Amino acid sequence: MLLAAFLNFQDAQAVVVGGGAVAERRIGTLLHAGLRVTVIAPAISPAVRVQDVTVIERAYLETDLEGARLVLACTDDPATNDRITVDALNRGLLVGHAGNAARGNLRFPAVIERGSVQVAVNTGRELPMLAQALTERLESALPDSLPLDAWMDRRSAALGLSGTERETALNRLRADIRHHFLLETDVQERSA
Ligand SMILES: C[C@@]1(CC(=O)O)c2cc3[nH]c(cc4nc(cc5[nH]c(cc(n2)[C@H]1CCC(=O)O)[C@@](C)(CC(=O)O)[C@@H]5CCC(=O)O)C(CC(=O)O)=C4CCC(=O)O)c(CCC(=O)O)c3CC(=O)O
Ligand SMILES: NC(=O)C1=CN([C@@H]2O[C@H](COP(=O)(O)OP(=O)(O)OC[C@H]3O[C@@H](n4cnc5c(N)ncnc54)[C@H](O)[C@@H]3O)[C@@H](O)[C@H]2O)C=CC1
Repeated sequence: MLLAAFLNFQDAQAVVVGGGAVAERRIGTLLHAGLRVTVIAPAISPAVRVQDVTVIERAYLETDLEGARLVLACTDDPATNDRITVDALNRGLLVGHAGNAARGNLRFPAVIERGSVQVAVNTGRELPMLAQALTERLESALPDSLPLDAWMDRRSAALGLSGTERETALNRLRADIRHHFLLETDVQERSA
């Protein structure tokens, strides 16, 4: 099993090697998470160029990894992707290999978002259509709005209490959230 975790990589430096269709999709994901992205490839597509990235138009060199915290090997040459991946692993970096994810230490899930909530699916292998289908199913089960701020306020207030009052308030909140998703709960716990 892989470690399921969400990484705070705001302002971290990413190096994407390859400037084609796969790089384009991954760059969108990286920028959305606040990373700074440098793209290195001899041929960089217009769709990559228009994104907020630094572009270096030439083939990959190992020194390109200096300063990077995350690396994506997205070229169409498997041997180059292998080399980038080994170089990055040797430097202790996070690296994704576009053609053979098992060689790297980073996999990309299918993701749905509602406000600050993210639901990610990884199949543990190369089955992106399954990951997409599962997230679509989850999306249709998510209510349009999640009263996150109200729930946060109630949780903060509950954490400010002590003893049984705190426990009761947390149990009520838990029950109300479960009710929002039509999940079974002890009815007595719910708010009036
Ligand atoms: C291992 C992994 C990569 C990793 O984890 O680093 C991987 C690998 C490969 N994908 C391939 C193909 C495609 N992938 C997509 C799309 C997505 N692929 C994603 C994830 C992953 N893809 C990871 C496994 C996830 C899991 O299973 O849990 C999604 C979910 C997330 C994302 O990319 O950000 C994203 C949905 C985006 C969305 O939701 O919009 C499409 C387009 C489409 O479907 O429309 C195609 C073309 C159609 C097809 O071929 O299926 C190929 C074939 C290469 C070849 O042709 O040789 C390989 C390599 C191989 O299979 O070895
Ligand atoms: N993980 C995924 O979701 C998917 C992965 N793939 C894999 O990703 C690979 C790339 O796919 P595409 O983006 O569609 O290819 P593409 O042909 O659109 O782009 C390839 C890019 O690699 C660059 N490149 C080639 N040699 C290089 C080098 N030595 N140094 C730097 N850049 C170099 C090219 O200049 C070009 O920008 C495929 O070969 C396949 O193995 C393909 C589809 C989906």
